[in-house]
Amino acid sequence: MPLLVLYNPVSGSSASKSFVESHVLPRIEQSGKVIDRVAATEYPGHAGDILVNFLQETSGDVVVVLASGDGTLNECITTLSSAQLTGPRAGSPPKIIFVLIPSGTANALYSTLFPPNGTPDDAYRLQSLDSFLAGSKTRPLTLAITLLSSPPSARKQPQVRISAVVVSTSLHASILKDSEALRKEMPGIERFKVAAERNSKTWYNSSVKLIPTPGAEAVQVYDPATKSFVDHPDSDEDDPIVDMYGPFAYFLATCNVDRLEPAFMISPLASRIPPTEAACDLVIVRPFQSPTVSTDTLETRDAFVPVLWSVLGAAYRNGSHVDLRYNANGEATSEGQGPPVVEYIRCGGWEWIPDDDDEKAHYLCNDGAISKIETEGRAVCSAATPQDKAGFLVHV
Ligand SMILES: Nc1ncnc2c1ncn2[C@@H]1O[C@H](COP(=O)(O)OP(=O)(O)OP(=O)(O)O)[C@@H](O)[C@H]1O
Repeated sequence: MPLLVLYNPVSGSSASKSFVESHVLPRIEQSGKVIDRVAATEYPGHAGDILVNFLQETSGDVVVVLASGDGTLNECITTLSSAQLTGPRAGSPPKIIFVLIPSGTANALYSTLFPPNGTPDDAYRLQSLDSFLAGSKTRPLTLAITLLSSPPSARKQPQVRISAVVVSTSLHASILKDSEALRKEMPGIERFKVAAERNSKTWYNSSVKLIPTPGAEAVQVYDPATKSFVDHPDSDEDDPIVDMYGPFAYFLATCNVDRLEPAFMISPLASRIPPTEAACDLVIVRPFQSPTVSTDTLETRDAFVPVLWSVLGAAYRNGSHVDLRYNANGEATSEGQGPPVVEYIRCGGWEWIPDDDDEKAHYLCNDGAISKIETEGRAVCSAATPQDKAGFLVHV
């Protein structure tokens, strides 16, 4: 199988080049496998171009040893998903089998597939490579495909965004948008915390539709009492679509991952109760679910900040936010029978239709990249099942 070693020299702490040269290339060579090309990205978007060129010069399924973060993986998948391959490859996209060398800031996919236990060492980083060299298992990636639609009057084609990790709006999209500007002064994950504080009092006005997975009759919602998914009370076989109204403080969908950083387990049920078909796990916080919030004022937003921090803090403690409940004072607690603080949904797709006059509700993050939904537009996301002969897989 053709083998490409591809690294992003500026991802994470910019250590991928030396790690590839000192650990990855020697290990592959010792195994007797032939490396067809070693390439470094030279600019944003370059990873996809390198991969397309490599495909045009080879045949059959290919292996890509990728030393980067999630953003570069996304670039490979996004470019490939819309590339017009020519010659023998025309009309028959191959399987791309990724071997991940975690070299980014967050490494969400890698740390989900290989949950860290203590400080990562070289052996930790080489597990996907070891799986490849041993001819071990692969796992297909589910893709979340988001269409950014303009208002019908604009008569424009929707823009497509593909994600293999996360699609979000609200606080998470704001954090990613603002943290990019902090990257130079804070190369590590602390920039996400600084950006979170700056956005903690913002609520986002939007309406949402939730659509079940093809194999389920109803949208699924996590029930902390039974610690299982149950049919959403507003979804059944006759009328499966759930309508949800804001304001929203947090709205985030993941696929393939249970965490966005090694310790930030925001969608823990993805691994505790794995989906049986392509699905998005949605983590939603709506302040009006609190028994003490019924208006959107500066005071209620101020008062809600501790609830939001409780959710995000509990996500860092083994994803325990999914079991938080409100007490009578509107505090998030891990006891009692109050309403769940987090609405944890499993569905096949969703729509986000931001209120026209709420500019911040128009930002969307997909695998770290920020897009803006047009005024009167919407984002429509669905989880896609990988095909048999094409698609993206990862060595695990
Ligand atoms: N040579 C380059 N110079 C500048 N930017 C580059 C170069 N090569 C790739 N990039 C860009 O670097 C960005 C960050 O890469 P990547 O996502 O792999 O790392 P990260 O952001 O540190 O990690 P993570 O996504 O896991 O948090 C990508 O969006 C990519 O477009």
